[in-house]
Amino acid sequence: MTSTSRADLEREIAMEQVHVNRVYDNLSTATASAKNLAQQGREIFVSDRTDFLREEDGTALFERDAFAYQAAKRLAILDAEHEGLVFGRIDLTTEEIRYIGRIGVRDDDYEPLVIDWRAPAAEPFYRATPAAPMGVIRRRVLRCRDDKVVGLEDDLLDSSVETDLPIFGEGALMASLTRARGRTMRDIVATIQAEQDEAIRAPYQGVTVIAGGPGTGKTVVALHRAAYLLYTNRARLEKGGVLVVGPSGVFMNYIERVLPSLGEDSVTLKAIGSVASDVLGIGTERVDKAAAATIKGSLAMQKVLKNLVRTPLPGHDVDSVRVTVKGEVLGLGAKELARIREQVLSSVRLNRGRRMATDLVANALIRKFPADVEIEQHELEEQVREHPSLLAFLPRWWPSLSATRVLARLADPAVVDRVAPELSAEQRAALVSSYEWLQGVDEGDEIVRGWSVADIALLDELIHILGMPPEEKDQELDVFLEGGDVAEVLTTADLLRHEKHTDPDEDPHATYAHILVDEGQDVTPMQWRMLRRRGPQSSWTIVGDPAQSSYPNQEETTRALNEVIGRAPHRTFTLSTNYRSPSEVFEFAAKVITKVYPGADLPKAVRSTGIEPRVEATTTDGLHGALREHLLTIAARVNGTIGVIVPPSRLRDVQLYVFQDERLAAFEDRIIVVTALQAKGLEYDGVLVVSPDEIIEQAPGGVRVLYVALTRATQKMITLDVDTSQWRELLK
Ligand SMILES: Nc1ncnc2c1ncn2[C@@H]1O[C@H](COP(=O)(O)OP(=O)(O)OP(=O)(O)O)[C@@H](O)[C@H]1O
Repeated sequence: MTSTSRADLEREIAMEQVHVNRVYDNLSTATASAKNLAQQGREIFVSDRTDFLREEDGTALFERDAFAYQAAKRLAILDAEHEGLVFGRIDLTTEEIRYIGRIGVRDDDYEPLVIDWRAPAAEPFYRATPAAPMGVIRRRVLRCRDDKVVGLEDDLLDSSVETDLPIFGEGALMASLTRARGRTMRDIVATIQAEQDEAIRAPYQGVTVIAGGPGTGKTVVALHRAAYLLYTNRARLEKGGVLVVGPSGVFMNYIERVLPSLGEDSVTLKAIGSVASDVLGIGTERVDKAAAATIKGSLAMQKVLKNLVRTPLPGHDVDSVRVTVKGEVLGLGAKELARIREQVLSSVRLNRGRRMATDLVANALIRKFPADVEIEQHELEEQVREHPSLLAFLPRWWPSLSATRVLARLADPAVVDRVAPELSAEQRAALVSSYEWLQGVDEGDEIVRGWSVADIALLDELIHILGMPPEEKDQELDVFLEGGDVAEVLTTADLLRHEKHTDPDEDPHATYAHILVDEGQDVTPMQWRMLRRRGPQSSWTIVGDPAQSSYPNQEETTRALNEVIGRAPHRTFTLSTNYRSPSEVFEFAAKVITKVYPGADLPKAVRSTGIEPRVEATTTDGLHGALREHLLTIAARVNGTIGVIVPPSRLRDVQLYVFQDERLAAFEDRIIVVTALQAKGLEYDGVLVVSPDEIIEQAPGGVRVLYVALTRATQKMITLDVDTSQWRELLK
């Protein structure tokens, strides 16, 4: 029976409060006694094994309380702002009642008071539908603030069963979707939908791809999947580690509360520009201009970097060595040295090759000693190997190289012409100009600042090509020989020293048991190679929507991704409902994308507001006035956040204006000014998209990136042309 009476609802809430109180009471007693008993349990095993308590009793006690202790520990990290420990209840045809919560809690008799949402017994809460009720009559979502029940929403799932269970509310999903958004993403644990639940609970092994259009919950589902995997594979994943990678620092801040709100804090979150901080010690957010970003992301860079490593540094391009033993001059020329270099590099990495190169050069010189001049073999060897000319030659000819010093050479057009003959002249020019900032940087200094996000994958590739630095001993030799000028010699070593290695020839990167990549459509082929080094044995969750890609060469990206997937079992889930944007906003955006990408996944919007997006125009001169007018309009209509999405070239100007305008000051803390690339994965209640034409022109993904901007609004959107309106052709 559907009930609307306020008094009935209050009564029902009070009844649920009784159960919620019981859960919290139980948990606090369990926490105290668990800590206590867990400690005692340990003492029994350590100090008093022959005591009256039999060992198996001790084990049982210890395990039980370790469980309670774990639960309490995880509860302690639950975010107090979040919506309570208990959030759901199902009433089954068997008259069983199950409460569902962020973690499981049991009473003194070990009976469950709340079931962890990830446990199999909680599945019907998410999967049951009126068509397939799975034995559930009524699903109830409890809305709590801390430990207080403040509301509830019911769904009747099986109307064929005679029941007097009351039904309240209009459904939890709609209630949750129409609430204003804050600055960070919330968990959806109370309202996960059936198709999302399937992706969350997919098996651990291999590769799980979560696809679907904008706003279908791919990100939030993937994060719940991470929490689910930690629950079902805790031992393996806590030891091996879980890495979550997203497009930017802003995005990582946006999602960072979701896992702790689910009771998980053992996951490493990294923006793609910081993935290689384990070996480089640096991370960055700076993005290159479109042309340079495209080249730097491409697999063509693999060859460019290999060539770069093989091309001697200026000052190190010595092409002969000469030693004198017993008056005989022994020498090697450019050709012989080049042959030795190739031989060494075909079997070891450059930074590990000095010893082998030394042996080969010494042996080649020894072979040159005339057979008819008498000398003891060991004396000849010693004289050659320890000859000051050879000792001075070696570090010059075979210096240890740091990745950053090697990459910095791409600022020189002559070097780029030499190492990248396969790129077009325009591509080479774009590459060189992206390193203009290196002019004026002191050659001897380690270059830590200034790199772009795309450079990070190149630096990581270089560390892979160059290998581990030589042993400490070799370096001391270098110091001695080079008169103490060791900045270059020590840099790679410095960067790598923090890492724990067992085998010096292995890659030094940190590795993880599971890697979750969000906005996977933007990961360039070179970045996939960087990620794969962090998970040679890992399982993967890859989230993405090709229609929103900012990397233009889809075919190459697919190839690189297939290398990650390899022969591992893989499964794809395509989510089909847009929970973010009202249908009016999404249909507008869909028109634009289908013109250039007819294959785009177009989800169905779950709600409509009746408010159509507005299409406005201004000129550069009138921009400030227009910004004020439209932002005031949006602020008057929506309660939550307001995103101003701009082309990169206008970012600073718009930021400065918006935060200085007196009339906008009242809304300052609700307004966020970002580029379309920075807006990836984020959402705002109201959105003002500034200069769509320039957004298309300045982003590597063109219209796809404009599509990202047009799909961020949860309520209201205005587009604002500046000077030109060509993109409107796409709306026809
Ligand atoms: N089952 C759900 N219950 C409540 N809210 C949901 C649900 N599923 C998704 N949402 C909400 O919909 C919005 C969009 O989700 P999310 O950002 O994960 O989508 P996405 O598919 O990653 O989008 P994009 O491709 O644009 O980055 C978020 O506010 C999310 O909380």
